[in-house]
Amino acid sequence: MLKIDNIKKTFNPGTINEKVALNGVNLSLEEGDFVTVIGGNGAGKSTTLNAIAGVWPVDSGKIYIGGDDVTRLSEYKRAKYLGRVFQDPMTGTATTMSIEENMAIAARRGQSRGLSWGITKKERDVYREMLATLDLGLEDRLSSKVGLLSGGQRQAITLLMASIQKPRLLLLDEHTAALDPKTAAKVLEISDKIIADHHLTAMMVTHNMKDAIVHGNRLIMMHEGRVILNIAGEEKKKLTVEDLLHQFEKVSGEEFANDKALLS
Ligand SMILES: Nc1ncnc2c1ncn2[C@@H]1O[C@H](COP(=O)(O)OP(=O)(O)OP(=O)(O)O)[C@@H](O)[C@H]1O
Repeated sequence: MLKIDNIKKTFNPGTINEKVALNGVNLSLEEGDFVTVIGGNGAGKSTTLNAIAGVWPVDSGKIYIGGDDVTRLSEYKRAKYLGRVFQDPMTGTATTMSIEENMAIAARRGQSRGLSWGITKKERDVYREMLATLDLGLEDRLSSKVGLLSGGQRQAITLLMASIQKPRLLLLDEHTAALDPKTAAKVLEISDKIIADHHLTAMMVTHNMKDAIVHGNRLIMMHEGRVILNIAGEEKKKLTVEDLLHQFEKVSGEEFANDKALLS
């Protein structure tokens, strides 16, 4: 479903701020894989997701989604393959619009039928049913403005919107990091459910090692722009945080450092 072949990216080349962010990243995901991505500060986790989404072109290497070579496609053209959810709950939704308008925009993405057509009863019923699966009581608030909702409620709606068109790949970049622990756990539970219900292939960056172990069927660890650990199946199920720290130190020769991880 996803194949990343030796991608490299250097920011600000030839300047005093030159930074090799991706130094030969390789990764293959099968359809239905849910991989969690961990690593220290500046390891290249977000940069990898941005490379897949085509935020800027990579310097070398290839990216395939569902067998299509998307390496040279613009961010706009790649959007049809992808669902994305970011850390900031403010980014995924239109604050001044209602819940149902936000969902209609997501559902009609790529179609000529804009919002001016209004939302039909049939569509409203579908949105209500989808919202009910979140178990947050939002199915009774279809006409509420999204700006009035809590961060967790907004992230849950953003997840629904990101998956409504069944993307080939769902990219979650620390999407629970700005939430309190209880809400973060609820949004992670919803993420698991949406990924399972829609049979999505997903990548989730997290600074929380426990979450990285508990969620998904695969785990990768990045360091200095490379994938240094790639763990799947039974081996992943048996992992502990201590194992991960130990493995990190063994492969990198350094102590694991992620400011956010230390705080969680
Ligand atoms: N647009 C950019 N311009 C310049 N440098 C960048 C840019 N994006 C990322 N970098 C640099 O590339 C490196 C990798 O950044 P990235 O955001 O991928 O790290 P990360 O693994 O997500 O780390 P963290 O856990 O600290 O968020 C860092 O040194 C970062 O400063």
